[in-house]
Amino acid sequence: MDVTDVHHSYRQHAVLGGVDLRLRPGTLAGIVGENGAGKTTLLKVLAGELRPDRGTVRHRGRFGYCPQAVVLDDSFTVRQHLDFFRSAFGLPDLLRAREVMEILAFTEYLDHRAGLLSGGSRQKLNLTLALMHDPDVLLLDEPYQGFDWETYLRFWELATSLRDAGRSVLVVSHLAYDIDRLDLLWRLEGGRLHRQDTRTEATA
Ligand SMILES: Nc1ncnc2c1ncn2[C@@H]1O[C@H](COP(=O)(O)OP(=O)(O)OP(=O)(O)O)[C@@H](O)[C@H]1O
Repeated sequence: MDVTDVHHSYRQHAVLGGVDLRLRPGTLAGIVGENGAGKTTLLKVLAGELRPDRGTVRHRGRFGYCPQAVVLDDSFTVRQHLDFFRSAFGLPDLLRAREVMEILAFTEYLDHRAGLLSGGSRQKLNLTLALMHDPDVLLLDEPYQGFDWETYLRFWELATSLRDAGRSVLVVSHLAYDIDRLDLLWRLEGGRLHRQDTRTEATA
């Protein structure tokens, strides 16, 4: 993924003021920043949900996006969500979805309605839907919100295995504890990305 000189404002409010970013295959990267720094705005631009005022975003291969606001229908079960997305992605089966659900310890919820899931379980479904087509470039907005410690660790194992399989993974969060797991880390501040050392503690 190549991002060059991206700008975005909401009317007079400038949020992104020249973001440059390059994600190579086989990279696990993070972006941290304070509340309101513009992280979600940046991901929406990268995902094509928002058009930048200026600049370009290019990527190759399959694309996955796990937004911060969960896009689920409360009246559908987990299984119905999987079937719906399988059809939308044109997948022959749910093999990868099942693998991700196993890793996240979520398989027992297949016949539960989304509206009755806990916050953490909704996030597991959200993540499964973003991963089930095995994307080459994966953007994750606050992916571990609501996860218990065990699931949080499993999430990092999953992210690391995707990186090792040659995928590009970008994790965006206002908190970054395990930054030594990342190959690259930026802080979004003043509308721009600033490279950070991944060997020191960096919390936003
Ligand atoms: N649709 C919108 N219209 C106007 N202003 C917006 C809109 N969305 C976000 N903003 C503003 O843009 C700024 C950046 O918001 P954004 O949600 O991108 O930040 P963030 O870094 O993701 O924050 P958080 O960590 O709280 O999720 C904030 O000042 C916010 O109020």
